Amino acid sequence: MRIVKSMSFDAAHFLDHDPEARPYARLHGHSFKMEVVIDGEPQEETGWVVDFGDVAEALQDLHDALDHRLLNEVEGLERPTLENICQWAAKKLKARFPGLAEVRVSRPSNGETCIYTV
Ligand SMILES: Nc1nc2c(c(=O)[nH]1)N=C([C@H](O)[C@H](O)COP(=O)(O)OP(=O)(O)OP(=O)(O)O)CN2
Ligand SMILES: [Zn+2]
Repeated sequence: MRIVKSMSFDAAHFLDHDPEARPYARLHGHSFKMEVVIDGEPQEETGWVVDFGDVAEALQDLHDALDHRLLNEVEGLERPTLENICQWAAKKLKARFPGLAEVRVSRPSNGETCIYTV
């Protein structure tokens, strides 16, 4: 089975590897959605793969680290593309949830999503 939980955050960033070419080299912001996907068998005594309460706690930690921040200043996220945000989050979640299967980060306002299969 596969369970999914999501959270949203708002943050600023800039992507300045090619400063002349793109407006997103300048500081700007987005609303992001992060989804984590965990695979496993429901345990006999609990009936769940993983307690959604535990997933909520882990997502709250990520929310605290990302929400209303300049992502370029977050340790390990100096180049904050969707791809790197997925990998950054997966690294933090994997030890806690061995069944972690995917991290998806999207910008719903413009239909952009990255899916990282762990
Ligand atoms: N593969 C990726 N490409 C791009 C990423 C990324 O994370 N992965 N990120 C960006 C920038 O974040 C850029 O700000 C996104 O630009 P855009 O799609 O134009 O979105 P906007 O919010 O700026 O959209 P508007 O409609 O102009 O408001 C670029 N590429
Ligand atoms: Zn951007």
